[in-house]
Amino acid sequence: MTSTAPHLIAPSLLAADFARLGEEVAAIESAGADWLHLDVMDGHFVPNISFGPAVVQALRPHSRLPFDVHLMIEPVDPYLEAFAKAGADHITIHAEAGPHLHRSLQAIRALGVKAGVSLCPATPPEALSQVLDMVDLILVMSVNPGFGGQKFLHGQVGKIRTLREMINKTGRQIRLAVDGGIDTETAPVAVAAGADVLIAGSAVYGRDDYAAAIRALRSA
Ligand SMILES: O=C(CO)[C@H](O)[C@H](O)COP(=O)(O)O
Ligand SMILES: [Fe+2]
Repeated sequence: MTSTAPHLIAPSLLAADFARLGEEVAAIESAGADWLHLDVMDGHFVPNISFGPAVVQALRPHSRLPFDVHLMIEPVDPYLEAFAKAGADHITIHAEAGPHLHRSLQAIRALGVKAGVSLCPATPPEALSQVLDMVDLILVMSVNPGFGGQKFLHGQVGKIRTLREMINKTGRQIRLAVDGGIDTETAPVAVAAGADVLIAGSAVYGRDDYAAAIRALRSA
């Protein structure tokens, strides 16, 4: 079962040149990206540290693209307002990042931004069965979160398929994103399983020609 929505390409800033972030954000919009994916890592929920709301806020004037903020942090609740105020359009939190997923999703919606939830590779799709009415976006991690440039875990494809079926049963417009190891070989696998947002760091920002890299992913 595939999605009827057009597929979106969301380059991940994690693979950009951190010394030139403003230019990198503007360049990806000109290159035809649909969303900008921003990976926030805390050195606690994941074994890496990236950037926080001040960087998101500083980048906001450089692009009109929707800012898709992927929070790999624990706890999340104390920081939701800061990311919303910084200019996040979507805030995605991890189902594994605390016992009160429902409350955190309520808090994101109350801030007026789209609510996303992400699953690490070891978490089953059923973890979301009680919150499907509260989410605008589901993000399947096809690598263990924390680093760019890892290999796509093919064992996650069945989960993408199951989540597509769960989403279609709701009749709601919920985007299904796949994040980690997406390139021209794995993008068609993810889309065939039902994904409609492809998040890619190395396969876009790691290339010299961003527009060509985005086109290649779209047509793959
Ligand atoms: O959330 C992430 C890692 O935790 C990144 O979005 C993801 O890894 C993108 O990088 P790449 O396309 O190079 O795998
Ligand atoms: Fe991400």
